[in-house]
Amino acid sequence: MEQLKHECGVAMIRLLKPLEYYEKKYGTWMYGLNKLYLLMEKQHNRGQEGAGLACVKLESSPGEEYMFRERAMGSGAITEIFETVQANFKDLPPEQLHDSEYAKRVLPFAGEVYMGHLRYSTTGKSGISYVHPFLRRNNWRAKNLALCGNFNMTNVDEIFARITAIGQHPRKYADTYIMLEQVGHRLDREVERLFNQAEADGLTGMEVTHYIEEHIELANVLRTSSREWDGGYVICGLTGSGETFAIRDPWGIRSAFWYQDDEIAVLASERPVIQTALNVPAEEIKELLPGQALLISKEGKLRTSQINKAQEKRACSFERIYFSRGSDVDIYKERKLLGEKLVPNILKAINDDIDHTVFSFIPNTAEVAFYGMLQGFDDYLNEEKVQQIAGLGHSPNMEELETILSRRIRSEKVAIKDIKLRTFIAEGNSRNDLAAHVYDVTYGSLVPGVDNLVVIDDSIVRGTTLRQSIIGILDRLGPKKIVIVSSSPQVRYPDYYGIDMARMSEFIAFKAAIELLKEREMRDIIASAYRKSKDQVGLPKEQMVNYVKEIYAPFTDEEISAKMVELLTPQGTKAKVEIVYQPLQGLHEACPKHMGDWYFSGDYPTPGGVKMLNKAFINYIEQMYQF
Ligand SMILES: O=P(O)(O)OC[C@H]1O[C@H](OP(=O)(O)OP(=O)(O)O)[C@H](O)[C@@H]1O
Ligand SMILES: NC(=O)CC[C@H](N)C(=O)O
Repeated sequence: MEQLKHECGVAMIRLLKPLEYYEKKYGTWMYGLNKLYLLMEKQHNRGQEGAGLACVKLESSPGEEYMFRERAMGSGAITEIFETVQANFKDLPPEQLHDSEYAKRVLPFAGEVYMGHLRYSTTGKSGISYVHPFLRRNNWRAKNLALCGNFNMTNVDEIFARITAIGQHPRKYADTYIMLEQVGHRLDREVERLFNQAEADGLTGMEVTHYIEEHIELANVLRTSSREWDGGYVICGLTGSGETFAIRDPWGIRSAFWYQDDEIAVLASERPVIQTALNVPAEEIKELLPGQALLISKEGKLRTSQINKAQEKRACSFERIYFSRGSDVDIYKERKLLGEKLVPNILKAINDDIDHTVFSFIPNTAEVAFYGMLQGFDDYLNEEKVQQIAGLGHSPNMEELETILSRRIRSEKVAIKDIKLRTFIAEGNSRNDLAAHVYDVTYGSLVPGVDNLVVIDDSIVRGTTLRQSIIGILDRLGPKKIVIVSSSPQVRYPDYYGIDMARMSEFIAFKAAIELLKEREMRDIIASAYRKSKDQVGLPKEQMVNYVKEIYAPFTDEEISAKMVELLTPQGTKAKVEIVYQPLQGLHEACPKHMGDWYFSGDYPTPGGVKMLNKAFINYIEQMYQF
């Protein structure tokens, strides 16, 4: 089975004062390194497959190393890379350890510019050599490049073809590597442009180097490199001469935030991470805007530059539903609202029987939506109490009041997650196993045969969590009915901007729609969608249409949900099961600034997305579907 993975996290730091300043003020010149650790650890949710960091030391002398990198694999990678870096310092006597002059001259990773990355591979390959940052070395300091990114391009093949067409010969076919070579090539050209200028001006020797490093214009490099990128991205880089950049896609699909004061400039994928690591309020943190780059020069001058024209903003809503930490002030509110909006549909599913219903959630991400859902039910129940009192027709006596006011929303911790890791990332079979054993239940949390059980989750993608584990273990508690609530709408289409899923057959919603078409003798719809998809292969991607929508068109959301229940309920389950989904409208109302919803709606923000979907659907039909 194709593995389903997602996201990455980035963190950048530029110290704006000499190391000595931090030693004096904070008692350590390792201030930047320590902050990087915090920024990375707090974004652990974004990448548990590998982690890496790079550091540039400004003003080194020829013959001395100035660009450092460390990488490691696995969920313990952050600790491992920082331990390896610290191993360089652990045997130093205290006076040397606190000598910022010495550190700057001699010690590795004692620099002013830092970049960190947390990885889940998407289209990139697996293995240590594919953990970011990637490094491109050169004997000219300004041509050295360390690159990392939270990204997925839909047209890596085109970029590869383009760079080979101009005569380059990349050693590896992996997305980040191809990006490295492409940006690296443009950086080479920028340096060469300045070299020619310097020579024309009569400069010689190190004067040429200084001229290049003082005049390098990374906006040129990014403009010429990113022109053809079709995808969701925040790509970050450092050059050997200490230039720093981060560039965001024109649709604002992937996220990045930055902050600057007179000591430090910082960029990270998530806002609250900067808030906590630097103790600054949300209002002081800026969003990197769509199509924009943050550029920090060798001298530490920071500016933003509009590299590509901003397109209609389609920021990824999954970022709000699941990926990001729920501690962001806006994300917290949005997740709560997602939960609250589901109240009317849940009431229908439990026949308005609040008194015999226990409410809970599937840990961990869904917890915030659960609080919103509870709040919604509290409001609902209060309204009912008011109506009940009013309906008495007289002032209630104590007994009546007590009876009415004693009614409560019954929330319990029913499902427990035994390990902290996100199962979403684990590959194919190991994920099935993980999902089967990672959850447990609290026995005695409801009255068997009498109570309904409502559990909210943030998303149902393949349905593995429900099928392999949740429905079966919840059924052991003996509920009359299990209502699974999804705070996000039905996931119907693959994502090509960070959650990489190449095969349609992964989605439980897609499987359900195909089953329904078969059952109802509507196979001609599948054949026709296939034919139309096949016919448009070879058209420019801008002209392609999403014909997979035709697979879902004949059915209501409820019909697809009902079929999913059939597919996901293990044999022998005693309780009646129902799935309640967030309507697309509800998502838009809860997250109005994050209208990127292609995985639910099929409306891809870039032409490359439709092209990839077309290919995935054709592959599904040709490799899996039996007419
Ligand atoms: O339908 P599926 O394909 O099984 O995927 C959806 C599940 O995966 C995620 O859980 P995960 O364990 O990754 O993370 P969490 O603890 O943050 O909720 C998500 O919260 C859902 O529970
Ligand atoms: N999740 C990501 O952003 C991954 C980045 C890149 N596509 C890789 O696979 O390495």
